[in-house]
Formats: sequence, structure tokens, C-alpha cells
Amino acid sequence: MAKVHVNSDKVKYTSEFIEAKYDYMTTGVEVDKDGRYIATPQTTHFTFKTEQKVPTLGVMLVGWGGNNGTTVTAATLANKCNLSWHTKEGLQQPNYYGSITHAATIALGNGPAGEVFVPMRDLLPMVHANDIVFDGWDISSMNIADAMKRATVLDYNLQEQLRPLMKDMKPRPSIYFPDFIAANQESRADNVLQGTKQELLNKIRQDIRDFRKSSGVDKVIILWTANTERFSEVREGLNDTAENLLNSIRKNECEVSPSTIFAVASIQEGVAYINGSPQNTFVPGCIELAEKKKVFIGGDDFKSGQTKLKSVLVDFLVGAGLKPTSIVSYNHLGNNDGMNLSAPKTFRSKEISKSNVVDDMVASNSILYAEGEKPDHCVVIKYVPYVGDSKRAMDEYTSEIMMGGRNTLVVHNTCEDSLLASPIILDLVILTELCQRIQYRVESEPTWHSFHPVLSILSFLTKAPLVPSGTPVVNALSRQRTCIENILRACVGLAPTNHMLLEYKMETIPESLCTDVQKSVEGKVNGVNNGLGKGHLLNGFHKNGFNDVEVDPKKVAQKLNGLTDGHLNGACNGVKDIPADLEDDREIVEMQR
Ligand SMILES: NC(=O)c1ccc[n+]([C@@H]2O[C@H](COP(=O)([O-])OP(=O)(O)OC[C@H]3O[C@@H](n4cnc5c(N)ncnc54)[C@H](O)[C@@H]3O)[C@@H](O)[C@H]2O)c1
Ligand SMILES: O=P([O-])([O-])O[C@@H]1[C@@H](O)[C@H](O)[C@@H](O)[C@H](O)[C@@H]1O
Repeated sequence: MAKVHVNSDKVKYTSEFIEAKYDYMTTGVEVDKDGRYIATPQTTHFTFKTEQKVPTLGVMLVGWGGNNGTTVTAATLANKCNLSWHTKEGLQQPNYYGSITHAATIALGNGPAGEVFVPMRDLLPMVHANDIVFDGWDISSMNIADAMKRATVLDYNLQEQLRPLMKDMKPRPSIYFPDFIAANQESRADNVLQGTKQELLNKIRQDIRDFRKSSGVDKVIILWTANTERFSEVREGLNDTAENLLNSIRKNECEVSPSTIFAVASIQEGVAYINGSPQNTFVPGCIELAEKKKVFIGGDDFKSGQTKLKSVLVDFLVGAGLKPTSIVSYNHLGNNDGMNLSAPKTFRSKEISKSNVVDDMVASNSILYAEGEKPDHCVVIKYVPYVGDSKRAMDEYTSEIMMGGRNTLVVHNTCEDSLLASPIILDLVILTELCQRIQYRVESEPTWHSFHPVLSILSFLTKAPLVPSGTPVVNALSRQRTCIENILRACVGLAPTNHMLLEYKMETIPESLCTDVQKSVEGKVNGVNNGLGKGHLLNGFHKNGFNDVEVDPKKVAQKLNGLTDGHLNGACNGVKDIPADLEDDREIVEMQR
């Protein structure tokens, strides 16, 4: 049960559903014959319905034995068992930092003491990471405890505590086509299925059914965190339609990749599939199959570090009217992913996903950029074994500023790749599962609908967001996050967050916007012109040197105006003099202004 309860006649809570009426307000834009933008406000009346029951969730990772797969498994076990461990800095507690569904908050609204922030997960019932059951496949047979050791991501003291819990976790044999990943991966490929592509597809489907049965979970989601593959060729007759793709698998076509076979198997089993790597798993035929089967798919390529920062910095620069003209992104890392990316064909997949992330932001500002104009953008990735999973990203952003000026930002960003990717894996599967429990209808139509099978709400978590055909690709991180927040808010009938905070910007506040203390304090304090704006009261006097006055705004208002509790809770009424014992305080405030 979610902890936030919306008090509205438009929101109905039952044991089974949360049902919320929501007016979706947008703006239609047309350009008239004179070149003017004609903006027309539009309102669509939605009803959202969210199942309250949170299922038990099984997550099958392709590449389970890798750095990300072992780390996310270990992290959930450490949190679930509340394992702490000694490091040179002291005793470390487990946490889910980096996960927006476990460690991020949203601004719910305004209370007596100002804005109220609540955990994002408190809006709607969500799976907790502690409860996820992991399974999966790997071309390496190493058990997950030994693979965790191989990954050298987590502290030894923690690994030793986790070993008993993970040593019996064995990745299932997987599909291995050497041509799709770097040749340097062959040495670990001792856990490989044999057979035609159709036989492999059938085996993966069998694995999914076997896991669902043996684990007893209510739902399964499959996520690819195996090595980056080269791009598959997209060709008419091969994979351009669902039918052609299925025929190509039946005909054992060599150009069908392992990841696409996994995706097809997942979709055919009605299981959502997420691609954490940059390759084009979702060839057109695979997307069509997902659409036909109404199964969620999402991707591509976790947005974890260097690119995540890029989608913030470029958004800031362009949004501020500054013109990035050159972006150089270099990084080196020493994990197995880095070794796999040292091959040109697999690097190319990553180069594409890391390079397209600025396109939407650049295209949003025709003042700065002419049609088709883009900043120089270079991506370099080098394999340096010694640094392991601790990727070093170095970026240089050069921008044109006013009157021919230049600004250059240089960033050094040490990204512990798997510790940044693991919370993203959790958010991907938790948000996907939540979306499976959300339905909507428009106006009073009888039919309930689900989100489009291509789950573009996941864009915040991916470098190269997969979106429904013909819809916009948004990479700006702030917009992506606000999209998630506002969709969750809509599901409980709350208006989208807009950061306007009009309540705190007006000379007089409409009755409907006042909270009790604001009414009592604002009306009386401003009246005596002592400069004690609500900001002072609501932020606590102690910040302004009033150490002897309670921080609680209600008590402060009472003290300021000798008000009874009844006054504080009442409507705005006449201002009284400041009691003598606070007279001297007013002078301090005047000085502070
Ligand atoms: N911050 C990050 O770590 C980050 C960010 C974005 C994307 N990614 C992507 O996530 C993926 C995993 O990253 P990692 O650091 O865990 O890499 P990793 O090399 O440690 O793990 C990949 C695992 O996949 C296995 N594997 C390879 N081909 C397979 C197949 N066909 N079936 C099953 N298993 C297979 C390998 O044996 C290995 O254990 C990579 O594609 C990487 O590009 C990682
Ligand atoms: O997410 P991000 O930090 O921009 O990109 C990362 C790359 O810089 C890194 O080289 C690669 O190994 C990771 O898989 C990840 O893709």
C-alpha cells in the first residue's frame, strides 16, 4: 500500500485499485500564414486505474555472471539481509543510492512548513528491490559468488558474507554467436547452448517457464546486461516484420543475434524485455511482435554515468542560451565490458548510443543552431585493465557565449560502472512492473488500455531511449525525470509538478492557496511591515540569528502576535502589534534585510 493518500473526490482507493480522474492539459501548436505560432490549450479527461497488489517479481538477467549482474544480485541480498561490512572508512551499511524508486523523493505539495518531499515510491505501490528473485543466463558457467569475486566490484568483507547466499546460483547456459561480440570473450564461453536458432528460441522459452514454476514468482521480467553486441543488419525479408523475423529464426538465418532471440522468446512468453546494452536488439520485426503481443519492451543502453551527466550539462547550456560547439567524451575502463568494447564492431554500437544523446537538446533551440547544425561530438573508449570497473570519464564541453566569448567546461568523472548501473537495473524492472499494473481510459469510453508496448517512460534510465515509432526522443535528464514523476502523480490524480511555487511569489495569496500558518503569519506579519516574510518564518528564525525563537512556524506566529491556537488555525484576521519582548528582534530582522 502506497504511503501517500490523495484526499480528492476524483481519486478512489479500494483494496484492489487506485482509480483517479485526471485532466491532461496540453497545448496544440500550429503556424499560421503569417508565421505566427498559434497555441491552443487542450484538455483530455483521463481515468487511470492502478492495481494495488504488488506481485512477487522474478528478474532473469542475460549476462547474470557479469559485473552488473553479480553486483545487482549482491546488492539486493545485502540490503535484504541488512549486511554491513568494514571498510577503511568504517562500517558501511547497505543502501540503494542511485535508484529513483528507492532513494529519490518528489515534491508532493505545500504544507504548514513549506514544500513537502516524499519518497517517489510512496505515490504508488511498487515492488521493493529486496523482494526481487534473480535468475538468468551466462555464456560463462561460473557461479554467481565466484563471478562476483571475478568482477572485483564489491568489498571483500561484504563478498565473504554474501558468498554462502550466492555460491549455489548458477547461470543457465546461453546462446553464443561469436560473431556478435568481441573475439576476446571466447575464453569465458564454456556455458553455451547448441542447436538451431529455433531450437535455441524454444530452449529459452522453456527456461522462462521453468523459472516461473520453480521460483513461484507471480511475474517475470527479462533484462539484457550481457556484453554489447555489434548491430544486426536490418534487411527487408530478414527482420523487417514480425513474420519475417520468426521465419528467419526458423530458417536459422545467421544475422539474427542472440539478444534478438532472447527478446523474441520473452515476448512470446508474455514477459517484458529490457535491453541494457546499445545494440539494436529491437529490430523492426521484434518491435512489431511486441506490439502485436502487447508485451512491454524497453531500452537501450543503461544511462549510468558519463552520458547521464552529458544529458544534464548540455540541457543546462542550451537551456541557458549558451551554444555547445564541441563535446569530447573520453573514457577508459578495465572491466570485461571494456575489453569487449575494445573491438571496433562492438565499440561502434556504444559510440552510437553515446553520441545521439544531445540531438533533442540541440534541435530544441533554433536560435543557437541552424537546421541540421550540431556540435562537434567525439566519443572515445579505451580499455585499461588496471582501473577495472572504476571507469574514468573525461569530458570537455566548449560553448560559444555572448559577443564571441568561449566557455570550456572540463569534467573528470570517476564512475564505478556497476555500482551506477545496478540501481538503474532495479528501476528499469520496477517501473516496468508498475506500468504493467496501470491502465487508463479517456472520457467515459468503456475500454481500459495499457501504455504502448514500447515503454518510453524508461527513457530517464537509458542512453538511447526506445520510443514508439514517430514519437519524440527526449534525452534531457530533467525532462525525463519529470515525465516519470508526473505520470505517477497523474495515477493518483495530482497535477503535474511545475515548480512555479506561486504561493511564495505573490504580494497577496489567494485564500485557496494559504495553509493555516501562512494565513495567520502572512496576514499579520506583513501588516506590521517588519520584513518577516513567510520565508523567514517557514525557514526557521534560527537561520537569521533568532536563536531564542522556536523554529516551529506555528509557535513563531503565536509568539509574534500573541495568538491562540484558535487564531493560528483560523482565517486571515487583523494584525496585532508585535509583543514587546520581541520588539528588539524586529531591529535584528531589519539589519538582516
Ligand atoms: N555502467 C555500466 O556498467 C553500463 C552502462 C551502460 C551499459 N552497460 C552495458 O551493460 C552490459 C554489461 O556490462 P558489465 O559491466 O556487466 O559487463 P560484463 O562483461 O562484466 O558482463 C557481461 C556478461 O555477459 C556475458 N555474456 C556475453 N554474451 C552473452 C550471451 N550471449 N548470453 C549470456 N551471457 C552473455 C559475459 O560472459 C559476462 O558475464 C554491457 O553491454 C555494457 O555495455 C553497462
Ligand atoms: O553510461 P556511460 O557512463 O555514459 O557509458 C559507459 C561507457 O562510458 C563505458 O565505456 C561503458 O563500458 C559502459 O558500458 C557505459 O556505457
